[in-house]
Amino acid sequence: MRVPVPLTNPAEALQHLADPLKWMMEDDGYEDYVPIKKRKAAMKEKLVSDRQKERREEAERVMRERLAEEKKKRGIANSLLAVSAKLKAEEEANKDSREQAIKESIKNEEDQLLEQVQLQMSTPLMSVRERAKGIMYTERMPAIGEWRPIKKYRDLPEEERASIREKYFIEVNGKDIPAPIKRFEEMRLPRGILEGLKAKGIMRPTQIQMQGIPCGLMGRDIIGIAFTGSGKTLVFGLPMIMSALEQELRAKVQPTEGPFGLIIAPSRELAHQTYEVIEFYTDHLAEYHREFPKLRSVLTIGGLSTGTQAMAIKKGCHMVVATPGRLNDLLNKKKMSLAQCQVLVLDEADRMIDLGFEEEIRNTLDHYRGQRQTLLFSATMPKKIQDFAKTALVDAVVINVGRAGAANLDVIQEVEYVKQEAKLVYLLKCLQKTPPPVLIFCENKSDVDDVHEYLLLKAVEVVAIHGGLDQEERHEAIRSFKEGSKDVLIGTDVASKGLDFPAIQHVINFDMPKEIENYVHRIGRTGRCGRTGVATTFVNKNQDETILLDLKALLLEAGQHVPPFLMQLDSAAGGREEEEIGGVKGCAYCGGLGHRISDCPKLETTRQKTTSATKDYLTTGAARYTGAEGYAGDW
Ligand SMILES: Nc1ncnc2c1ncn2[C@@H]1O[C@H](COP(=O)(O)OP(=O)(O)OP(=O)(O)O)[C@@H](O)[C@H]1O
Repeated sequence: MRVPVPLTNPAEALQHLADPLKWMMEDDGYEDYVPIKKRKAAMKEKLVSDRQKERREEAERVMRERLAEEKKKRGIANSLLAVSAKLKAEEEANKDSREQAIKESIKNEEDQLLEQVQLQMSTPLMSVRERAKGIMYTERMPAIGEWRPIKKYRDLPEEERASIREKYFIEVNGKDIPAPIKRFEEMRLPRGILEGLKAKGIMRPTQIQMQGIPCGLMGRDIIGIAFTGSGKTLVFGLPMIMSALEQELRAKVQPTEGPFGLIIAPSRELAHQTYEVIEFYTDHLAEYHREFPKLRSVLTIGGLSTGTQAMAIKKGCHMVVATPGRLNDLLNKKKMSLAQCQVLVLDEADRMIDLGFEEEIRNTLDHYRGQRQTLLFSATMPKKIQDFAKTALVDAVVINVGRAGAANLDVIQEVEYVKQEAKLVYLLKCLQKTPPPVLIFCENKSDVDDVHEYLLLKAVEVVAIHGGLDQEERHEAIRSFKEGSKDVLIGTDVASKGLDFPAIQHVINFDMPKEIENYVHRIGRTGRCGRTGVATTFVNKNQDETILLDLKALLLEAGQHVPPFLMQLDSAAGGREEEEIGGVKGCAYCGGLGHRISDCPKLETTRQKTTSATKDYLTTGAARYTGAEGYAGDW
């Protein structure tokens, strides 16, 4: 748009002012000239708009400045935020790395401790011959009598097998594991066995039996970890009976032949109890199958005549149930041979190691002449047992129906603070809690005798059992308690391992055992096979804090009430025992959840025993030690 040029001629200017429009209209090259009014308006508008623009620009400038200021502040803030976030991230990263470093150092320390224990304890639990010749079996044993699951289970897809295991909380580890079988009738067992189960009121297999019995019948090596009272005896007992039956049907057992199956238990009472279970089912087999001869089992335990036991073996037998001491006595004197033995059961294997029977077990393994099926049951899985399983079992199936060392969840656990001098009186009150039968545990023989005497004075129907009594007295005490003529049995831990008193209502720990595993075994005498039971434990300041921390952790794990005096105990490992470090929660040695291996009372005790045993050997040449009350020699 051309801008009008200012007029220089007055006349023109007058004319122009007279008719600005005309002027604008004249084609004088000012086609885009704007008349004054409009111009004024435009100028005014422009002025206004300029002013507005200035103001706007001023405002914008101010805004920009403010924004810049803000941004700067924010920027600073951001940078502060950024910096603090960065610092925090760095702090976190440092903390994580510090935490990682601490965990790493704890793990290294614990691994060293475990290695020391391994070195100090002795060589791995393998037979001398196997160790010497480096014999390692790699092939699995064949199935017993070519047993195999019925088609329904053979064809069961893996995911269905897994869902059954998930439903019954059965954890397995291993290859080619047969499907768990939910009914005894589907396990292809002879009618006599099924009748025996019915006679015992056993209608459905427990979890460990659902998975363990098919594995056992398949000839597989098994590591079984299960709650106390979950029916482990049948898991190894039935496959062993079937193996002995197959042997008998293949070639009638002649004098001096056998055994074909060997069961080793840590105590005489447990061995006796297992022997009675085996006899019960072999009797039923013979009764319902006239075509089957009576399978013969022999009980070889201390306290009974060695000659009688040797005679029974000499007649030819199918199975032997033994304690380690007497077994080795017979083997070393060549009154028994394992040349034909194809099945080995180690019941409560961890207890046998604890009780110093390692040498006897290793010596027993030496007498095997070929590959065998090994079934190992343990309430806890210390490293030595894990190492043994790795070296002496072939392609084992691990069946776990409960954390190794965990308490049976069917037991209501009550812990009460009772002063030492008030225990006897309070015990009498405690006995009123439930009807009989009641089992009372004491840590040592003298307490058993004292409590026994006190309760007799109070006219309680009570019997006692401990290592200081002879075999006949112990057997009579167990018998009278089992048949119900006595309401209370008082015992040391010998009565805690595996002994099965089906109807126990109440277990009373007159004192807290020194090791949490013993506590688990003791309370496991009640609440067996699905029944519920009560366990009351007296504690006071005499107990080592570590064991009380283990007890607290066990109660928390089992969802039990934790009394205030236990709850307030601070963990020795600063809460580290609750963390999983190097795949281990709690103690890598004893399985206690309230401490780590560096504070393990059991490890300390074991070290002292090993040291003293070494000293004994150096002085007397007899490398033996007496473990907890009464476990010296053969049980
Ligand atoms: N499937 C079952 N159903 C019901 N009761 C059973 C079953 N299996 C075993 N029992 C009974 O449960 C009790 C405990 O069995 P057993 O002694 O074999 O358990 P356990 O796991 O060996 O116990 P512990 O850990 O104390 O040695 C016995 O009286 C036994 O007869």
